[in-house]
Amino acid sequence: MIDDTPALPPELLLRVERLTMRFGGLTAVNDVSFDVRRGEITALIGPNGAGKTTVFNCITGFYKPTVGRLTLASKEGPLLLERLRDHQISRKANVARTFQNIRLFGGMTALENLLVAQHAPLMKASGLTVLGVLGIGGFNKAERAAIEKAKVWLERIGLIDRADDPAADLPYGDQRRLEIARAMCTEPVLLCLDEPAAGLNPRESLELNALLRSIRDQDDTAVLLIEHDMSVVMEISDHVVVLDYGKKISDGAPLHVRNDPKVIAAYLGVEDEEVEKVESEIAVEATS
Ligand SMILES: Nc1ncnc2c1ncn2[C@@H]1O[C@H](COP(=O)(O)OP(=O)(O)OP(=O)(O)O)[C@@H](O)[C@H]1O
Repeated sequence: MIDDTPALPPELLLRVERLTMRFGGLTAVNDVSFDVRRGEITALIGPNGAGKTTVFNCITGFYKPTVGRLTLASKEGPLLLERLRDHQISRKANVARTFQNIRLFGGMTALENLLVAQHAPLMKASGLTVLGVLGIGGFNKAERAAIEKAKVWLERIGLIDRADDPAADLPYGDQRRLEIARAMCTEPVLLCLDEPAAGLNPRESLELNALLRSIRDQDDTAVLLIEHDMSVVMEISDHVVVLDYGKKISDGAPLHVRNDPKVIAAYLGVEDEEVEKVESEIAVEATS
C-alpha cells in the first residue's frame, strides 16, 4: 500500500520504527527501531528469546505488529509492510525469506526447485491459459529465461553438476545455498535469512559467507540475517543490531557492537547494575 508516507533517504531500503509485538501478556519485541541500508548485510543478533524471529515475522508479514511502522522503499514509492498480507510482501514488496529449518522440495531436483520459485512470472507469461502454457505468446520465452536464471544460480552456488539430483540428496550446506538461490530467483530487494549458518561445518560456512558477500556485491539485494554464529556475523556484516529481552541494546558497525559493554553483558548474562563493571574491565583490557 502506497500512501503519503514520506520517502526514505535514498541509501535506505527498510526503516523499522518503534516496532512492538505482544503475545497476550508477553512483549516479545519492545519499541525497536533500526534501518537496513541498500548494498549492505545487516545482522540481527541477541541471546535466545531476544525477539529476533518475531522481528523477522513482522517484516515478512507472518505477524501483524501490535505497534510500529515498517517502511520499505520500492520503485512505486514507500510501502508500509505492516499493512500488507504475507503474499503481498513477497510478490509486491519483493521481500524473500528462508527459515531456520530448510524448506526445499526434497523430491524435486535442484533445478526444479529453482524453477518452482519462478512460478509467478511463468504463470503471468502464460496469460493463465492452456494455450499460453502450450507455447502461444511469451510463455516459451519466459520458460527459457527461467531455466537460464536457474542455471546461473546453480553455477553461482557450485551445484551445476548436481542440477538433476533430488534436493534431499544434497549435503546440508549445499541445501542451504540452494535455498538461498531459490529465494534469489525471485529477484528480491531484501533477502531475510533466519540462521543461515546453523549446522554448517567450517567449509560450508566459508562457502555461505562467499555467497552472501557475492549477493551483496553483485545483486541489487540487501541482506538481513539472524545469526548466532559470531564469526559469521563479524566476518560478513556491515551493520549489526542487537536485541535483548525484546529491546534494542546496540546498533552499529560489527567492531562497535562487539566492544559494546551492554552487548557483552547480555551475552554473559550479566545484570544491568553490573554493566558498568564490565565496561571498566573492557577499558582496562583495551589499555593493557
Ligand atoms: N507466537 C508466539 N506466541 C507466544 N509467544 C511467542 C510467539 N512467538 C515468539 N514468542 C515469544 O517471544 C519471545 C521472543 O521469541 P523469538 O522467537 O522472537 O526470539 P529469538 O530471539 O528469535 O530466539 P531464538 O534465538 O531462540 O530463536 C520468546 O519469549 C518467545 O517464547
